[in-house]
Amino acid sequence: MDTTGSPTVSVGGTQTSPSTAGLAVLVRGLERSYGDVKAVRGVDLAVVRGEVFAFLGPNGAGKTTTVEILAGYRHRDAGKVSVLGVDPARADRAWRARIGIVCQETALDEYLTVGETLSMFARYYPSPRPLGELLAMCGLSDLAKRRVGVLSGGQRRRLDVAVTLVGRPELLFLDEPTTGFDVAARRAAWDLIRQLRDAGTTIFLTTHNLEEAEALADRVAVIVGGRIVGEGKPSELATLMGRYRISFTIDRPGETPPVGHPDADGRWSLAAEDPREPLKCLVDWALAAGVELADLEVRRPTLEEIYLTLTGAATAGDQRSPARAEEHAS
Ligand SMILES: Nc1ncnc2c1ncn2[C@@H]1O[C@H](COP(=O)(O)OP(=O)(O)OP(=O)(O)O)[C@@H](O)[C@H]1O
Repeated sequence: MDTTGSPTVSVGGTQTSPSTAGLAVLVRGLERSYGDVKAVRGVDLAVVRGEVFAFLGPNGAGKTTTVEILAGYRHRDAGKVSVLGVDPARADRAWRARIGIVCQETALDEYLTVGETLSMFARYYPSPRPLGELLAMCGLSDLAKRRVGVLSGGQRRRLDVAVTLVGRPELLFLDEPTTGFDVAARRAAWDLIRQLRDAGTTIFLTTHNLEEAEALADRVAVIVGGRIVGEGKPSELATLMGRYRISFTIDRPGETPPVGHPDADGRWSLAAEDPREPLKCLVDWALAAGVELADLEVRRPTLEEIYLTLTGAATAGDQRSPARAEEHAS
């Protein structure tokens, strides 16, 4: 844990100055305000080419603002940004063709069919993916002749992803890609994301679904109130909370075990770098006192527990400012 007073915890080594070679995204000291609202306050990020990078944070934390700056849709107030070696503020059409972005809402012509929509987008790119391949990748083969306006929410989302993949992007920004998906569609989307990653696509994934981040991400960064509060591999982030969680119940409520803290349900728990010493202490005590340790569990913290620790009270409230003026840089 960082003891210097800075809230940022880096276990992935990207807080030092990495060379830009091999990086799809490098951000240093990024800032952006909307009037009095400081949405992004000195964000540093590095995304390695070919990885799935998950960007996590509560509502209003600054995720969309950051992604829109990286994708060249919003200007910044301060900081350095390099995306595929180019400053998005000075990006041209050739650079845009190398980037894909799937937002929470996309505007498509409701009267076109799925196939017509994808064929239309294909005309914008020098080397588009063949229609059949694209439909199969996104689970849309049976829906090619269906009109966009009658697609279900999950089907529409798959079409949004397909539209972004037409141009074979090197870097794909996915904002909440599986919102509204049923379990089967979510698994298929995860397979697609892994397939794209295996083919060399860098994926910048914004999600509230921690199971999704845990299943897919090579590294995660957690943003709260416009600042990065933790980043690293999901397994490395576990060190923030002690590498292991030990929890148990005791059959005699009046007794106090030598280690752990009780929670509201009467379950005792503690975090430990090395569980052997506290376990020995606990078992010795239980044997001497004749207390039974029920449900004794030793495990690594889940990403959800790490996330809740990092975001703290911020997860309890939506920090979104009430007046959200429509503002786009380009
Ligand atoms: N166009 C805007 N005008 C004014 N304030 C804005 C604007 N866009 C964002 N904000 C504010 O900036 C802060 C960060 O918003 P942002 O949309 O980047 O967060 P987020 O992490 O993507 O949130 P969510 O998970 O809810 O989508 C919030 O307080 C939000 O209200």
